Amino acid sequence: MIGVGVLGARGRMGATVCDAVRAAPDLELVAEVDAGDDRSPAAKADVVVDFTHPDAVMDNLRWAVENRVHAVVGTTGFDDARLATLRGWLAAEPSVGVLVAPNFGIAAVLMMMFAARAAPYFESVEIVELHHPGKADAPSGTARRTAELVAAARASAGLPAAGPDATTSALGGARGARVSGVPVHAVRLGGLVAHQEVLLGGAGETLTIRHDSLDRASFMPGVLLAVREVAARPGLTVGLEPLLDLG
Ligand SMILES: NC(=O)C1=CN([C@@H]2O[C@H](COP(=O)(O)OP(=O)(O)OC[C@H]3O[C@@H](n4cnc5c(N)ncnc54)[C@H](O)[C@@H]3O)[C@@H](O)[C@H]2O)C=CC1
Ligand SMILES: O=C(O)C1=N[C@H](C(=O)O)C[C@H](O)C1
Repeated sequence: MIGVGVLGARGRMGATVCDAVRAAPDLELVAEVDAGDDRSPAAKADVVVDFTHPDAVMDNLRWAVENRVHAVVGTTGFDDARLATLRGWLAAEPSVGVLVAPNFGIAAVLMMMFAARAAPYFESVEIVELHHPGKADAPSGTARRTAELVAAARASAGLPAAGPDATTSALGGARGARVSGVPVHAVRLGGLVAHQEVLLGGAGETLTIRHDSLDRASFMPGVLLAVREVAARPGLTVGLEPLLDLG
């Protein structure tokens, strides 16, 4: 049995993870921690799962590494500086594994992969992410990661990150934000869960790659896979891709 502690246990994702862990025959839910709770019961877990808030996650991870508890992290807000900090903590505790993934949905991982694959074949590319209005951050972690992958694929092909754009914006934000040079637009709308379109365009044709998470159940197979695998991967793993056989 793998003992699992959930940080952010009363949140939208944390509560769903608690249910998924309870339903898994090889996992035992040993701690449910939310804001203001004593975190120490999670020290007896083999793996903690963090779905909290970008402002809380680094403190939780420092605590997990210091207590030699492996961690699976879905919370967003990771940039190169945060990942470097995390690598530093892990260097002091080399047996500990931490996996950080901006999106645990298998179809979302495929969407990012397909977008990067397609990106060098088009003049223009823009990303639109659409989420529920309770989301803490913008743009989404998934959109940031997609933009980075798209920009890297285009750079390898000798292309600029963004396509041509003659527009002069009278209002700031009208053309979205640039992530690694790629325009990214964020929509917050009641009724939505988590969605993204990667729009690609060239001479006389466009390609739209769209992913929809219609229910938070979509993230659970990826989260549980990471929980089962993280102990075998000491150090930092970024993204679910290394755990999947994507050819
Ligand atoms: N990687 C992925 O596949 C996914 C990532 N997310 C990300 O997960 C995070 C959480 O999303 P939601 O569950 O929708 O948010 P939420 O707001 O519903 O839940 C967050 C929970 O964390 C708790 N919390 C805050 N600080 C805490 C702390 N220091 N210790 C313990 N608990 C704490 C809050 O009280 C709340 O209950 C966000 O960053 C979101 O973008 C969300 C869905 C999928
Ligand atoms: O906050 C959410 O809901 C989600 N957050 C992640 C992100 O920012 O990419 C993953 C998914 O989009 C849902």
